[in-house]
Amino acid sequence: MEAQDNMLLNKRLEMITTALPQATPGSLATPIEKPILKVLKSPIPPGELSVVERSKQLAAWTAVDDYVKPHFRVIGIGSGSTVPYVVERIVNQGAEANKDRVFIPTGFQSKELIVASGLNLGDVDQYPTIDVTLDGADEVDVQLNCIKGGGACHLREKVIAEAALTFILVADYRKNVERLGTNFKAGVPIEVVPFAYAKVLGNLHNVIGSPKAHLRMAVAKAGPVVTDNGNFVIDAPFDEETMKDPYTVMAKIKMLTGVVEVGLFCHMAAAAYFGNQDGSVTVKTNNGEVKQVQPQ
Ligand SMILES: O=C[C@H](O)[C@H](O)[C@H](O)COP(=O)(O)O
Repeated sequence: MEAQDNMLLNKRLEMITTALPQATPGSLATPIEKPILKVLKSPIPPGELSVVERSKQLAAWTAVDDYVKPHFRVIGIGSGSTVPYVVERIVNQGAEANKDRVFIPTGFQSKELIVASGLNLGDVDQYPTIDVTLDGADEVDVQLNCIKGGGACHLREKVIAEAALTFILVADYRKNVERLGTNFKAGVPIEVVPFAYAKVLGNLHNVIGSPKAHLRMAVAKAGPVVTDNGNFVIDAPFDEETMKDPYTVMAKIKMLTGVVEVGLFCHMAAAAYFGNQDGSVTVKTNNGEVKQVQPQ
């Protein structure tokens, strides 16, 4: 996620949470209606959103309209700056539609978002089968393989994606690429157990072919980023040729002892929604179909 995305996201969360009555554990099962709906309906008027933010919103809203069916009861909510628009649209389906649903988060951020939105919170150990999971991506290729983990959430994200009967990606136009690594240059995010990070870094440099792999450092904290699971993250850039086959890259890295999860999601998504600058949405499905839709 970019710094600007983070700021917007925090602003949106702040707006949502300040409008909420204090939630008590018992009250979470009861959808809190009016204040949240009002705030979420138009936290920032669409006309005031930047082009990128509006694109994220368009992608998220269209994907929710297509894939969050009225009868779905267990819904996975991903992480990042696009996902709040997913939640926004789900909340707008109304309290009646949401009262018997349970939402499964992919980390601290999405858990806060679910709670702040007055939706019912669950976990994947209670609900190992999820109807649909919607999540953002750092980049998506033509086969719907993607890089995830720009926000260090990819371990839980992959579990929640795998637990879902249908996994859907939502992103803005910058993420829609032919080949992974085209715009997202930070590298493949790799979650590692802390005591093994130096060994894994060595493996990446000397064996796997990522000489610039490095430990991700925190911004407002001394030392490395620590994930929601208490682990470290390594970012490993690969050359173009290598990224032509993301599945092999993923499999090789995953075999390194000390690696917990790799931020390459291959052959997992059923569809990807990309909001475009002109207000249209590109929808790609895993059967190779690409269509352009004009949300109303
Ligand atoms: O770890 C973070 C996640 O994989 C995000 O879904 C990914 O970084 C995309 O985030 P955004 O929607 O902010 O671009």
